[in-house]
Amino acid sequence: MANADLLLEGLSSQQREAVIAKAPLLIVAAAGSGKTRVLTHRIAYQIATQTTRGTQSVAISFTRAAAWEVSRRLYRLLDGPPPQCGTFHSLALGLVREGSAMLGRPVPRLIGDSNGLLGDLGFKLSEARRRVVFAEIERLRARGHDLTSLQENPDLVSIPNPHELISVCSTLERAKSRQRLMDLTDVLRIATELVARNDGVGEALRLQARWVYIDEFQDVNPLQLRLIEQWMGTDLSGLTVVGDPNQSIYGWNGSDPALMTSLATRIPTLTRVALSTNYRSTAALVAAANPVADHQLLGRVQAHRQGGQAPELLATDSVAAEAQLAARRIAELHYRGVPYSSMATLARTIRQLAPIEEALRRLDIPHSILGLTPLASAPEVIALMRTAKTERLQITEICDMVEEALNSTSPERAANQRILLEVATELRRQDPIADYLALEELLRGLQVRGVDAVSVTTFHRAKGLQWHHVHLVGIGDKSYPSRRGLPVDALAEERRLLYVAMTRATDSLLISWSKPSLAPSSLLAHLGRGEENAPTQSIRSHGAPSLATRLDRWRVAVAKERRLASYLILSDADLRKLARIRPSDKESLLAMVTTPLLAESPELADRLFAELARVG
Ligand SMILES: Nc1ncnc2c1ncn2[C@@H]1O[C@H](COP(=O)(O)OP(=O)(O)OP(=O)(O)O)[C@@H](O)[C@H]1O
Repeated sequence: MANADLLLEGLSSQQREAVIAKAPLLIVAAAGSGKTRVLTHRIAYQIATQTTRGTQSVAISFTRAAAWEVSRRLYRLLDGPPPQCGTFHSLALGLVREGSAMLGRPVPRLIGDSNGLLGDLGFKLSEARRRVVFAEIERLRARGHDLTSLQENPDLVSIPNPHELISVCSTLERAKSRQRLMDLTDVLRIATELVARNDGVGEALRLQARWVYIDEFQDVNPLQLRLIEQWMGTDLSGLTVVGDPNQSIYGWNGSDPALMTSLATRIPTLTRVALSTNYRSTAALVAAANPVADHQLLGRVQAHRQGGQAPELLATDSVAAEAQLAARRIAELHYRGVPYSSMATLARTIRQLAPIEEALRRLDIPHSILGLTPLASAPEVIALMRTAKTERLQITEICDMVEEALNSTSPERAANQRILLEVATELRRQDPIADYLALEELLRGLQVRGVDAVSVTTFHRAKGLQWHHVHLVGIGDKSYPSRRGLPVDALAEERRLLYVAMTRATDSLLISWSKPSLAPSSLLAHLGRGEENAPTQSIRSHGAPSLATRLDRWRVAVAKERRLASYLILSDADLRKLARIRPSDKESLLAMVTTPLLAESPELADRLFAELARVG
């Protein structure tokens, strides 16, 4: 058992107050204020002081990776098995399996979503309409509406032709029931019905959730909240929730930030504590992000760290030039000793990531796209995961399979398989009834461990993570938010998304855009227009190639020849210096450059000078 006083060490006074406060408790917390630290210390502190019991406590996170992190930290803090930790879906699936076993009922087969069924049901919908209808059905279900409530009140549907949607919904429900299938939303609904039962089954399940801790509460939807209320037996006195209203970014998934504001009305005895200090970012970055946030609930966020540089704003000529800028900036920082893994390039949409990836590949910069870890993309791991998927394996079977594979593999392939086994074994410990889907999700969400790679991902996927140097692309006046005339709610969500993205940086933040945008997004009007950072020649990508572009082509060609990263042939700093100063002889060139390989190789210096003379 952990020593309770030790669990309060290293916490700020605000954080300590949140750890020891009486439940039910709402912690309204700023970005970078140490939510995970507070939540895990609170759970451990309450168990250590015997205010709660671990066997009747449940911690809920939004992603498997976050749940994994909470469980890992609790294991350390408690020096023993932690309480149940999981996502809404993994915990609900556990309830469905347990409740069904107690009732002697078969568990319906789980499908990711019902979208795939639509095609077989004879609906002649265009692909675009089908997507819109399906997204709206899911939003309505997450808001707690079912087929009956839609039939009674078609006005709930917010897209044209509600009767078509109701008919699709009704056919889907019939198809799922006929084929004994459940999708992820059904899992939440069935779990809620089970825990609300007025019999021994309901009672046994409710015993598990006397104390419940929910992270990222701003993203909870009404369906999820209903499950928790019923699981706690409608006695919410043991509830702790932590969230940041400025980071609510899942409106499309039915989440409702108003649930956070209205919690005090639902629970009159609610205690409220604020964590308003950001420990992550420098003061300059906190000052830049503050005006993007809404301060109604939390007030202005304070910075714990002093000083720092304001975000750098850069205009570029094209999407390709912006991607080159991203790659060059990373190469330059790495050249100065910054590990790749402490840098990230973030964009609003997945589509915007492709040119970034291309530019990074050209400079041989190791990167991880969308959090797909090098582990998850290793062929030997892909092969094992494919078998797990085809055979729909449970976590115990996956562990056995990986162990078996390890016995008959080469040393090079063994390294990744060993990490896979480590991850799968930990998942089995945390969630013995997890399956291949859970492992797949976990592999996707894990921050790259022990591998030096730049993260390239979307704003949504960057939530909860941090890097020393962050570059946000596509933040121009004509590109962010992407559509004009968005409804007020959607615009507010885009603002919060930008806030999430900006607050991922600990030390430096670069924000760029490309034509037709000529200035940064209007959401950043407080940061100035960025003319002082007008693009250098090397990041202009149209018109006659500049000297910098030609030198870049030269170094890429030489790098290919020598199978080296191009910045090792000629660093960005040297490239810009040469393009600006254009040395007239080889001696001046050598006196000017600092790229080690160039300084040490007369042959390379000769070739570079010849190239300069040819194009200059
Ligand atoms: N009391 C503290 N003293 C020093 N550093 C702290 C303290 N609390 C948290 N930190 C550090 O601040 C950083 C942000 O913490 P954390 O990631 O838990 O924040 P968060 O509230 O979850 O942020 P977000 O919601 O923006 O993802 C981490 O590097 C963490 O180690």
